[in-house]
Amino acid sequence: MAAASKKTYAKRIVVQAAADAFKKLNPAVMIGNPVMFIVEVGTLITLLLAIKPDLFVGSGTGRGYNIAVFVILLFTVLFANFAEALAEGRGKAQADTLRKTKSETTAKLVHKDGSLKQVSSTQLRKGDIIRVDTGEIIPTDGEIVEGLASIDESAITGESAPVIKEAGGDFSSVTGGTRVASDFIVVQVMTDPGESFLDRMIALVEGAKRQKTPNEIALTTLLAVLTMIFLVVIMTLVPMADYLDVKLDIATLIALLVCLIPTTIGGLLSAIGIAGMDRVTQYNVLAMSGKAVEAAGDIDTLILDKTGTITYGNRMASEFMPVSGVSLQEVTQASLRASMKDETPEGRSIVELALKLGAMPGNPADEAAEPVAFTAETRMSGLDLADGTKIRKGAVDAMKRYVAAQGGVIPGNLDETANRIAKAGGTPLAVAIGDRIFGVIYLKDTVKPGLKERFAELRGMGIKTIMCTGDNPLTAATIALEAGVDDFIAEAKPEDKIAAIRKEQQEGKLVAMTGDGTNDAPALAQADVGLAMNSGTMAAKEAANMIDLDSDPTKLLSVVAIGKQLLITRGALTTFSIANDIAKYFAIIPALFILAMPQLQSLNIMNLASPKSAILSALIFNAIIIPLLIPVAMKGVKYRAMSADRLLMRNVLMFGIGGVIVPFAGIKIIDLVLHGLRLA
Ligand SMILES: Nc1ncnc2c1ncn2[C@@H]1O[C@H](COP(=O)(O)OP(=O)(O)OP(=O)(O)O)[C@@H](O)[C@H]1O
Ligand SMILES: [K+]
Ligand SMILES: [Mg+2]
Repeated sequence: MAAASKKTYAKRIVVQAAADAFKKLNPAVMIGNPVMFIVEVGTLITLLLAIKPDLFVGSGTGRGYNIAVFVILLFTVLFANFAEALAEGRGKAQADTLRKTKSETTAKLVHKDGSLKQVSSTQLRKGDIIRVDTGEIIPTDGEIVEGLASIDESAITGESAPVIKEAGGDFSSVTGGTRVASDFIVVQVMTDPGESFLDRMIALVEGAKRQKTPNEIALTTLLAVLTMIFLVVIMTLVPMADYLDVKLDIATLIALLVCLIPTTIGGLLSAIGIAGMDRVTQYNVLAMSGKAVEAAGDIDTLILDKTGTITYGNRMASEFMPVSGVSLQEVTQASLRASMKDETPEGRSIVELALKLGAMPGNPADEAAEPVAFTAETRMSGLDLADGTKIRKGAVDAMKRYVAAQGGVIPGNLDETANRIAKAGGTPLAVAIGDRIFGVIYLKDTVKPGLKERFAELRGMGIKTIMCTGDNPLTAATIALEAGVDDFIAEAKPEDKIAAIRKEQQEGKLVAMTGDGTNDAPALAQADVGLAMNSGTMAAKEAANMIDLDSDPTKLLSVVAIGKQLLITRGALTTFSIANDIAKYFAIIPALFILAMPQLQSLNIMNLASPKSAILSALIFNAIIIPLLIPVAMKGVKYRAMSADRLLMRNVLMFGIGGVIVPFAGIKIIDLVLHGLRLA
């Protein structure tokens, strides 16, 4: 964005937030924030007193003073509302942009007989089959059932490089609002109108369904209890003051109450949460709940799947290796037959390579055979021929068990051949016809760059990384070393991934999981933080509570930092707010009672001009500290990787002691100004 347009964009958000601050005065909205609700009630009472100073018995002070208290209180509430509206602003603006993407499009519905019919995108339902050609916008979310195309996803990810999507495997889901950049695809619709990814994304960035996190609710309750306690404290002041012959009018009592209740954190609490969620969005991660972001701040263990998460996931056949007694030609032919009807990208890459190397397609018995699809459970795929012959390929351990169960012999150099591939970080697939193993297929994949450094950073934060893969132990070990994870689990089936997560959780740890496959979905749901790759399957994205639009597994690092920052910011501003309130108590009380009780002189270190000036100065300070702290609430307290204890010490010192000193200085300055201007 150009600097000028960025400026007008920021200005628009500020203007909108200012207007929203007034809209939020609605008591039905304010009640959700008990501290500020009490301030609003006080504002209304002082408004009545400003109009009719003798409304209540004992409200004898002048109208000018009542008006002053009313105006300051009104600004206190408005400042708090403004903070929240400002935090919501960027998300609202982003939602508007996304809505433009969502404009109605036409879709080509494919009938059973193969004919096409033009319909509106709003008429599409789950299960419909549609065709999308080059240059067309994909009308809704779905799974590619036929074809391969490059897709421009920039409308959603902001990333302009097109991505390849294809039927079968972990890269088959497409998102409504993205565009087919080349070729064509046939897509099965996966969502009904109003439930699409884009719909959910708009609702998310807009904060339409924002729910308070359990932590936030607990803190809100604590602040409400503190408010009640101070209400009682103030009420008990009245008979004491009476006894000392000090006149405390209603406006002063309200002002005193507002000074003492935790308005600073009460006014900024929701802005802190919203801004945290917004910061996650700035990193191109969609968080489904604030709870997930907070949990990310406390993560102990990160579990990642290998293919598509740590590696790029475009596993391609690169070589066929026969075992002893078999020719290269024979293993190539067997591999082709085993993959003829395998619709996964791996399967198709095997067919392609085998044909290139001269294998012969078109065996009629194979054409008529039953396909046996790959599953993460069996870790095999192949064909069942009409004459009873079974052709299979799959993970070497699974294939060895399969062949042994039929009484077949395991070739002497099978392990050696497979291990050579595994040591290079590749995935070996053994191929068998009946009970005879012909050789091994070498599937190559590449580790994404820069992972080692990022995982080291995670280690620095005390987070353990575990790679969990369906692949064999040797391949897993090689990739684990190359990527720099702390530990790995190999030959893992989907239930093993869940078991790994449960085991960590039972030790009291908070677990994050990143994955992309349908087989990762249950684990993503089980984890405290489930981060799905946007490149992955619909099932994974639905099970997860966060989606990384850039499909970068190390993005979790940024989310962890934001989560920690969110927790620290909330803690720091709570400390600051309560320290402030205590300081204000010692600033105001001596000033109020000094005439009646000269013994208080030793406490009257502030030496404020008058009781009225003390009250007004404290109240003004109380109001303006809210907007002054908006930048801290929005940007967050800077997080540095250091031990939790040291961090806590540092923040208690900074925000606790700072929270006591700042109001003394601030109130004194305001008092001097008010006095200098002869306002009080
Ligand atoms: N099309 C296929 N046909 C036969 N076997 C396959 C096929 N694709 C993969 N396999 C084998 O099954 C194993 C598990 O596959 P999958 O990729 O689903 O595992 P995973 O649990 O998602 O692990 P990861 O994605 O971390 O590698 C692979 O390591 C491979 O040995
Ligand atoms: K206060
Ligand atoms: Mg996988």
